[in-house]
Amino acid sequence: MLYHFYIQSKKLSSVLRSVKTLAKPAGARGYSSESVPDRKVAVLGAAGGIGQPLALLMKLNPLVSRLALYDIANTPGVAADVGHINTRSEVAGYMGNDQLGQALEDSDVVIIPAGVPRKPGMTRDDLFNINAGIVKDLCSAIAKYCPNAIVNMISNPVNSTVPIAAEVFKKAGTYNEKKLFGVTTLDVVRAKTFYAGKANVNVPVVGGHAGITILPLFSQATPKANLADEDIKALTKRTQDGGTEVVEAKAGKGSATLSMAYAGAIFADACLKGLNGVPDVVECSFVQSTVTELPFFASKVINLTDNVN
Ligand SMILES: NC(=O)c1ccc[n+]([C@@H]2O[C@H](COP(=O)([O-])OP(=O)(O)OC[C@H]3O[C@@H](n4cnc5c(N)ncnc54)[C@H](O)[C@@H]3O)[C@@H](O)[C@H]2O)c1
Ligand SMILES: O=C(O)C[C@H](O)C(=O)O
Repeated sequence: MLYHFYIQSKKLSSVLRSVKTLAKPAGARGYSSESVPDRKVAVLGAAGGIGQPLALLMKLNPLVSRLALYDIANTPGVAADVGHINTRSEVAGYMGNDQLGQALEDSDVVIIPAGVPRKPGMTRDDLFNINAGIVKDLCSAIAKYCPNAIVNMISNPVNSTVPIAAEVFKKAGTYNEKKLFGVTTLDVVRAKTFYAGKANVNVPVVGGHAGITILPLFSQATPKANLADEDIKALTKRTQDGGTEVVEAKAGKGSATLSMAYAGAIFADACLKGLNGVPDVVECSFVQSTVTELPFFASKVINLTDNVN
């Protein structure tokens, strides 16, 4: 019996040895490490409601080679958990201000879902006082430790946190308007869902990320559906109120986290593709803009550099 077990474990260890030899060092399934450049992604606020599922989704992304998970608390557990998933990236958790620099160093993309979410009865602007300070501090650290990184701002109110980030970067002398993005992808995801409920549709959403500033362009949706004016009005209102719909349904337990993580992962993936030189990557985002008289405006962005609208 013991001998049988010994033989079995011998067989197992030789199988494991050959699997190890066959595996490419940093390769992910379907990708060879030679064809995919190394990219470090940092998530700031990684232990939160958005941060955790976003960390999971970024761990599944084969374009990521290093994943840094930063929060003021609880990141060791999240990093240990996500780190056991056998995909390409190496995961490291960082906790507290002392480790922020290490988390950010060499990052190509920094995603920021750090900050407080809404409760029923609040507007996104009610989050300004707390989240403005958090975003300011995190962006000062980005300017210091990874000034060339692409920044994906999720923290609300996005209409204000993006201009705040721009001012911090300007002050530090590191501002590049082509690398600062307010993540409005959830508005697009909602508009698509409410328009058709299926994956294969496109609905641009322009403007901003709060109430009536969210402007889904159902007239430009594809495939085209000749909607009546009342239908367009109803779809527009549902998209504009999408965040509030979730806040109310969660009844005091926060705002959209899972759909936001999905949207954040789509947007970060587009940024990584843009960095890797994939052509014609188009997403809507809240960016510095000359499309209107407003200094920042969400519109279609191509290859995350040039406005196409
Ligand atoms: N852009 C969008 O479409 C969109 C969608 C949903 C939520 N949001 C916003 O995202 C933010 C986060 O939402 P959530 O549900 O994940 O909240 P949450 O409270 O569940 O998580 C926030 C996390 O941020 C962390 N944090 C706080 N201060 C920090 C700091 N200085 N550095 C690093 N981490 C810090 C907290 O410890 C917490 O883990 C909110 O402001 C919310 O309004 C934006
Ligand atoms: O509505 C919120 O407060 C969160 C987010 O901006 C959303 O649109 O879901």
